[in-house]
Amino acid sequence: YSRTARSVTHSTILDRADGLLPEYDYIIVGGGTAGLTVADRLTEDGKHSVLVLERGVFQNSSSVTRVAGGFWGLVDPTLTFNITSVPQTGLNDRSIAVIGGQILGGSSGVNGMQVLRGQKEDYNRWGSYFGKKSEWSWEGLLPYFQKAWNFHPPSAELVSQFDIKYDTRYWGSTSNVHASFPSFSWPVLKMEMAAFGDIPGVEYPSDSGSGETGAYWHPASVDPATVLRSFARPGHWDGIEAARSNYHTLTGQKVLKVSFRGNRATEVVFVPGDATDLTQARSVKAKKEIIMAAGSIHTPQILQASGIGPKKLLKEAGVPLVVDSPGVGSNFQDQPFTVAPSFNLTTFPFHPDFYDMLLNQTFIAEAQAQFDANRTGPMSIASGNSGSWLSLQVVAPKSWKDIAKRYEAQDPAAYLPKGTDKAVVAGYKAQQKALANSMRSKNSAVYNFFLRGGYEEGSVVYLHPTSRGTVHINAADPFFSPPKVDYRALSNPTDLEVLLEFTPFTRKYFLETRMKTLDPVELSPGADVTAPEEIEAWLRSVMNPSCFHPVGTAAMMPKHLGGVVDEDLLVYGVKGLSVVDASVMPDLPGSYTQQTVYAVAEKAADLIKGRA
Ligand SMILES: Cc1cc2nc3c(=O)[nH]c(=O)nc-3n(C[C@H](O)[C@H](O)[C@H](O)COP(=O)(O)OP(=O)(O)OC[C@H]3O[C@@H](n4cnc5c(N)ncnc54)[C@H](O)[C@@H]3O)c2cc1C
Repeated sequence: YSRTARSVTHSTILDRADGLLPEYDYIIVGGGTAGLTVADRLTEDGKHSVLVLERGVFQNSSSVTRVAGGFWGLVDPTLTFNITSVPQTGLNDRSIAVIGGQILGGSSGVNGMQVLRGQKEDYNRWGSYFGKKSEWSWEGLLPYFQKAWNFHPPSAELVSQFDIKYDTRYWGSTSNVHASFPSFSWPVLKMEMAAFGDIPGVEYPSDSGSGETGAYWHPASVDPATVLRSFARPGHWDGIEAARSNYHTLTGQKVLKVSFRGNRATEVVFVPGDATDLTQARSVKAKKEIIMAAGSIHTPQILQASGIGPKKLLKEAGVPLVVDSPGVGSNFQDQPFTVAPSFNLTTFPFHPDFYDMLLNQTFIAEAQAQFDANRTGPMSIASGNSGSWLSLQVVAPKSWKDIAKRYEAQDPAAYLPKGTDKAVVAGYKAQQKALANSMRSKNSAVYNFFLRGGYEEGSVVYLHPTSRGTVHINAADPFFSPPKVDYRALSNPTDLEVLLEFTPFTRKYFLETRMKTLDPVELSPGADVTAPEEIEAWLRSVMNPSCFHPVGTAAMMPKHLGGVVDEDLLVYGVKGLSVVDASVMPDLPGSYTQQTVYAVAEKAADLIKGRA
């Protein structure tokens, strides 16, 4: 694993801020998934100097690199930030842990490694907010998906054992960020995958990256040469940054704000990560552009603290206004999780299974020995590689039309926070129309059941929530307090209408397909919970509004629709400032987010180079 080891000893991470140049062509705020991708691309021709400022530090412990199970990064608190959300009125006043990666590599270093892209319609919808000519579309992004990922097909053995379909035309083979399959998978998955096909309307697309709905196998962000996590740091930084004199990194530094000369962004102000006041504040200048890549929770915080945000909020916080940009921190979305019943398969002839890996010490020791010997076996599985991504038509065959109609007829302001700016309301109105169309489309997924391969299953994710939350600076302390994160979960009643369909549909999967031969018994909420009010009460008590996929807080939409950045990802109203991370997605893709973040970052790098 020389690539990683080499970088630990030879890098140009500056030890102290004293080593900084007085000025760089580009400063990237946040060395995460998007930030390191863009930094790599901007430094490759050697013509421009780039500084990455990252809040976290270089971490390469086994919690980061280990593949097995896919959750080691999430449970190691030294690798993440953990903010407590505003109590959620829709969820019995529960507060939610808002978690994201805080290391060099960002969330790509702690995520579940599931590699999925959305449906064609998702990316076409983004462009539709600008008009027919927009290059933000499925066709426009496909080359960047290909550039972003190096795809390694599953082994012939795995393909024949599980009937895996794949098509390399949707992928590339040059990136240093890898998408690969484990060498082994849990036997029950064959039946679980086939059972989706027993449901009317469920198809099996030719590849997980074909931009279609259905049931499919997908890769994980794992480097097949090492069977270690593949993420933005090994992919776009290890050994690369050290070899380029035009590429500097400063870790353990928290960016507080961007400063302006007139309306041009010129400087970034930062402090050591553990600072609690401004006494150690320093600044560094950017000649060409400052690129925000601090993620969907912190990019809006930094923009607002810099004077770019809703006028009223900034006034309250005593932040001098640079641009009244009401969309900064609004339009906040994530994908709710724990939204459908889970089942125990009481007749279970399949061995081994996912639970052996969690509970059976003999099995774990054997799997570890196999992995140590040749990097194969159960420990090459991350969070999972299969599941279904299904349309509302499939999930709610009787009510999808009415749900879409009622949603479309809503007053767009009705369920947004009181006093929401007109432009943001207009933007939501545009999304509402587009999302109502998605609800009617067979080619847009709303329901995702990801399989783990065990005798208990029920991991369901709601892909396109209609509720919108906010991320706002703490007016009493914009710089040093974490932002106030409010999911406003279930604030739009359409979400509840859609989610109420998830319970009967998930029951149908277990009780009316071939799965019924395994004598499934419902664990939660329980077979006796059938009345809509009971299911609703259960949802409010267990649902997590976050599956760690926050987007939308610096949306790429036209300015009159409350957008924060334009199609070139430049911040409206100022010069020399752009955003390239998950916060630019105007709405969620029908999938998890990492694959799309890398593709957006690859496109962003071309846009930035194009205007250099
Ligand atoms: C636990 C978890 C599991 C996930 N699982 C999956 C999955 O299985 N599949 C999938 O597709 N997606 C998954 N995701 C989502 C995916 O990883 C993210 O959408 C994506 O990585 C976000 O990229 P980003 O560049 O927007 O932000 P990040 O990668 O989070 O980068 C932001 C960076 O900015 C830094 N930063 C923040 N504030 C400051 C500041 N003030 N100054 C300097 N630096 C700062 C952060 O430390 C971080 O390194 C998961 C995410 C998490 C957290």
